[in-house]
Amino acid sequence: MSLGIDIKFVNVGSMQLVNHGIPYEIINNMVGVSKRFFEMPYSEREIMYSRLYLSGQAIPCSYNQRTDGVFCWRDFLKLVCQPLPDVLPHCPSSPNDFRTLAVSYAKEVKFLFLMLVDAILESLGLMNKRNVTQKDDDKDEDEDKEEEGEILKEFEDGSQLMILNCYPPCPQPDLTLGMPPHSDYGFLTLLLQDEVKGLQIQHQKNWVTVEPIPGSFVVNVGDHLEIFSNGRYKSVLHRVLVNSMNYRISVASLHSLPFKSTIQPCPKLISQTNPRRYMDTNFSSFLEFLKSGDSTKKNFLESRKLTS
Ligand SMILES: O=C(O)CCC(=O)C(=O)O
Ligand SMILES: [Fe+2]
Repeated sequence: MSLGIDIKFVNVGSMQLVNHGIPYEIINNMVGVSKRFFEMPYSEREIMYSRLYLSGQAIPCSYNQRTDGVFCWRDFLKLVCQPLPDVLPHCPSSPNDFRTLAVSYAKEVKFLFLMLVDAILESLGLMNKRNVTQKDDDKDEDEDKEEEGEILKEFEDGSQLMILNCYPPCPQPDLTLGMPPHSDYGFLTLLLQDEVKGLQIQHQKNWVTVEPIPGSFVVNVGDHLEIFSNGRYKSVLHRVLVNSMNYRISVASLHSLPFKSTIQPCPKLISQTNPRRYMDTNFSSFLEFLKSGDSTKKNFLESRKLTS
């Protein structure tokens, strides 16, 4: 399928999108307002963090501070973006343009995500692209169409979590990390990074730096897509390095099915020759796993793998 988007492959599981159609201004504004948010004194931000917490919008951190060997050199803000009208009142109100800019960014990114889902479903043979003007009286095809519509609708109503990350300059960058190696909990992550390097992706056991391309999105396959595709897509292990000179800002938008959904290998991708490779999972099994304190690397995904 041609999306009219240019894709530069970083490795299997990760790519960079350019010419994606999201206006540069919206992207630039999102990076800018994130920077201004983290520049505010902690005492001011703390009030907004606790407001998010009290509204139930706070999502537990993926890394367990009690058991992590190395603390991350990172400040962050997590925002649940679905459904937007419900979560909007809890979104930070300062800087005073934060809500407007974050909301228009979140909507654009969601739309781009849905375009990518469409292409991914097609690549998996789950979207039957037909000539819609052709008279179609085949009952099976009608059922297929209905099923496809249902999958897409589920993604439209799906979860979106935005994580604003700020990595301050670190006097001894070799002693820490901005984020330890992990794969993302979700279907796809659309990541915006400013011009400062830091993101690395594991490829054939080597860490490869993802060179920032202004206005582009790094698209990372998450654990849910690996499960849904029964292993045809592989989630990508990535980490963040810090440096002694520059602040770095990134905005990760994590997308998946609704929080209450069960994630499972798509039944149409399972056969005798390609048996089911992952067990069902849902948000509460993920939270249980986080409590166990072993949440880095691809360990959550490993825990969902069927051995025989
Ligand atoms: O800051 C980055 O480049 C990556 C952030 C990330 O991996 C995440 O938020 O899950
Ligand atoms: Fe990540």
